[in-house]
Amino acid sequence: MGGTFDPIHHGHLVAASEVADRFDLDEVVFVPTGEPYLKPDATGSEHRYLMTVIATASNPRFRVSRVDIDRGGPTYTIDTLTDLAGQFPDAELIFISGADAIAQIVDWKDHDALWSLAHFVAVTRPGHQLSIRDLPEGRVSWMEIPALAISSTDCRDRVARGAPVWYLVPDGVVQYIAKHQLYRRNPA
Ligand SMILES: Nc1ncnc2c1ncn2[C@@H]1O[C@H](COP(=O)(O)OP(=O)(O)OP(=O)(O)O)[C@@H](O)[C@H]1O
Ligand SMILES: O=C(O)c1ccc[n+]([C@@H]2O[C@H](COP(=O)([O-])O)[C@@H](O)[C@H]2O)c1
Repeated sequence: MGGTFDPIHHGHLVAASEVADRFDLDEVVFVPTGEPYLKPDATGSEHRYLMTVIATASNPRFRVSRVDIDRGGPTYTIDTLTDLAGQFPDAELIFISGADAIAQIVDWKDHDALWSLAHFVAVTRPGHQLSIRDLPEGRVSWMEIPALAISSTDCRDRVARGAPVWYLVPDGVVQYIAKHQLYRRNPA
């Protein structure tokens, strides 16, 4: 599951769990972006990585990969999937992300080459209108998940204005955000 996870929240975790169940996956590998070139103001990748580790630690079928962080440079899914295919040569890879992200896939780097590396599962997200363009037949599965109207943007805005994020993100992530004073307007 690829994402910027700034921060990871229960929408991401429910989506991963639902896809794992529907597609009978052995495991879900969360892959935080290193440098998300469309989100240049993202929090540092080590913070996002550690929050993702905290959020997923209790689920034996969830793991977190550093491939996009350790590669350096802008994160492109073509590189993510090439690296993961090298690490898991016998695996059938399924790339999970939000439907809003996957709807833009024809704009992603080397998108023609992506289809041979993985099947794509696009999870729906409440309140987002999609314009889906020119996707090849059968390469993307669209999956509705229980509607959790949570976004990382809203979580960041809440912290910035002093509103709670309890129960929107895992408890350990709430504590990590407080400890490192992330997303505050005027950190001490
Ligand atoms: N509540 C949700 N339900 C379903 N999918 C979601 C939900 N929140 C995020 N996603 C999807 O998960 C993928 C990775 O999420 P990402 O890290 O970009 O979080 P986000 O909440 O979309 O962040 P931001 O608000 O900063 O854009 C995205 O493609 C996004 O569409
Ligand atoms: O490969 C690309 O050009 C590309 C462009 C935009 C997004 N992505 C990937 O889409 C996933 C969701 O990204 P984001 O920033 O919306 O969380 C994440 O894994 C990104 O690396 C990939």
